Amino acid sequence: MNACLLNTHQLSNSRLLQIIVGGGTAGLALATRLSQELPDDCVLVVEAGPDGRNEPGIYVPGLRGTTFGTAYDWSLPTTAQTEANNRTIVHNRGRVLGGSSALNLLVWDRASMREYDAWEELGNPGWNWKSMYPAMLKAENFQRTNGTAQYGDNGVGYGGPIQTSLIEDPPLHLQAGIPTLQNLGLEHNLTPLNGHVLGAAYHPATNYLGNHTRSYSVAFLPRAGNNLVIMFNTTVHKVDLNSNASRATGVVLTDGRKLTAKKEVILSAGSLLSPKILELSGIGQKAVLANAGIRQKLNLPGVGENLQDHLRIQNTYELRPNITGLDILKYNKTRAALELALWKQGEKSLYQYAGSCFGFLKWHQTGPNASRLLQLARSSANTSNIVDRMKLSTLLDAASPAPDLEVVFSDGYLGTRGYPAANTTGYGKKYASLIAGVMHPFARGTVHISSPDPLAKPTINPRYLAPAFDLEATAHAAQYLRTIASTPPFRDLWVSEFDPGAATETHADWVRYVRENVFTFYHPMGSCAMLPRGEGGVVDPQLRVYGVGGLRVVDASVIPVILSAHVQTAMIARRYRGGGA
Ligand SMILES: Cc1cc2nc3c(=O)[nH]c(=O)nc-3n(C[C@H](O)[C@H](O)[C@H](O)COP(=O)(O)OP(=O)(O)OC[C@H]3O[C@@H](n4cnc5c(N)ncnc54)[C@H](O)[C@@H]3O)c2cc1C
Repeated sequence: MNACLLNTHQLSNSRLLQIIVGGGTAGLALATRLSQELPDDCVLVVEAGPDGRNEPGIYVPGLRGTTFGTAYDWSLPTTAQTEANNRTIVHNRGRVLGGSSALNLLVWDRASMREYDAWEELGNPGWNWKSMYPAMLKAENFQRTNGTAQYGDNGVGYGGPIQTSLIEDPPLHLQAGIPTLQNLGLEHNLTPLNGHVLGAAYHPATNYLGNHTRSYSVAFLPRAGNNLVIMFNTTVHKVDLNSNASRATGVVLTDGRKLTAKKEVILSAGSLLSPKILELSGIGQKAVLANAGIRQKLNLPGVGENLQDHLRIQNTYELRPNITGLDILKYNKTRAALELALWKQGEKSLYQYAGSCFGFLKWHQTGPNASRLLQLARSSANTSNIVDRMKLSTLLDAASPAPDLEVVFSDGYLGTRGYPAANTTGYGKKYASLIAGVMHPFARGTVHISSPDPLAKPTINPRYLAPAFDLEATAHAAQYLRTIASTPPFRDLWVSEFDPGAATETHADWVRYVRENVFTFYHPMGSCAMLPRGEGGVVDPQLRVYGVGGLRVVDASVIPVILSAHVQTAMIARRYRGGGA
């Protein structure tokens, strides 16, 4: 990577024009683009975490998840979630170059075209499928293979920095996904990334096939000019504002140093941390700031509101003993060492990424009981809110291509209890997990500061399961997972249901199971929404913070209404739209 070799003193006094706060998924894509388009500007990325490019837990796809709870992870807990048995749910978030794209589970997909068009309908001219689709295609390089999993003719891009591929040798329990869903009436969709998501399909993973390594947003950096500088292990405390708070002039670091940006400060600290920086800077709701001991400089009530996330629930199935599954790496150390050695030699190995098989469907495809969910949606939506109205109209439109439910066929035990401990009955066995994601829950939560301390974690309340629809939809989804599991050919591959287990039968049982096991899908978004200011917006359609010059937000927090997709594709793509910063 080229980079201008200025020290901090020189930076603050010379050509430093743009400061990007957070070298994560969106941050690195944008920094690279700015450095290319503005060769005379110096672009500085300030990243709280380390470089991390030599960390096997990041670059070996089969070691994904091993970085959770380590120094590479912000590990941000929610408040006790009342409707989820007062459980606290920890949000893993990348604290390393590449941000959450360095920690995530490598899924590369898109939502339906309808959902990007909704951004424009919500008051953001130019933000629609027509502009987003080519932008997303440009970010990727699809590596076509002739494996069992196949992809059709359109919906994927070539020549971009992010390397994507389908799983090369799906295990039997993933191969069973498509015919099982077909037996339940879904179509096999060979081009699920072209805006028509519904159906059963393999989706690509961000996996470079040359050496089977994770491809993530650091892949942009070799394309950057030598005017891009990255400061690692450096945390931004707040945005420095001029005397009447009408313009951002730079940033203040947690060690007290100040960096001046001659053009702009751009926040890309992620949905759970960008609101914190705004609030520490005095931008936000009066009561929130007062409670935290911060003097309000700009009243912007939308900061930290409108937080949305997918609801995740999973059932797990003990596989027949003859089936190869990833769990063997957890209990058989010899086999794990052997497989890692094979990976290092570039040979076929379980540490290559084992991607997943997906189903995206409408509620009415999950059986007659689903109609009651639509009734509940009507009563759960707050129709005075623009985002809820958009969700409700999408949900009630049976002809809309926007999916309501995602189903993932995954290899390995992925339940909330964690892989069974040694000396328990479940230990030494292999599992398949069926994961369901409720795509458009009505919960809109909050993420705010509670303290002036820049090192304190924000207070996160996603309000999981609070709206009646969200609870019923998740319980319905878990029950539908059992229907899927009981359908051949998947049914022929397992010996028993481990979670929740056969004792879970009645509606009340399923609700209990959901309260105890609902989890984040790791997709928080919307907390600095791109919406009209009067509707709770924080940024305008150019991603400029309302009321302050020279300050933008560009991460997942600006997405106004939750997409039915894993988020990284949209984060990276936006940076390619015309008329950027
Ligand atoms: C465990 C997990 C699994 C996921 N799986 C998938 C998946 O398979 N597919 C998918 O599409 N999406 C997935 N996601 C979601 C997706 O990865 C994220 O939504 C996306 O990467 C968010 O990008 P971002 O730019 O908004 O934030 P991030 O990528 O999180 O970047 C924020 C950056 O800002 C830095 N930062 C924060 N505060 C400061 C500060 N004060 N000073 C300096 N730097 C700061 C952070 O360290 C970080 O590098 C997953 C996420 C997680 C956590």
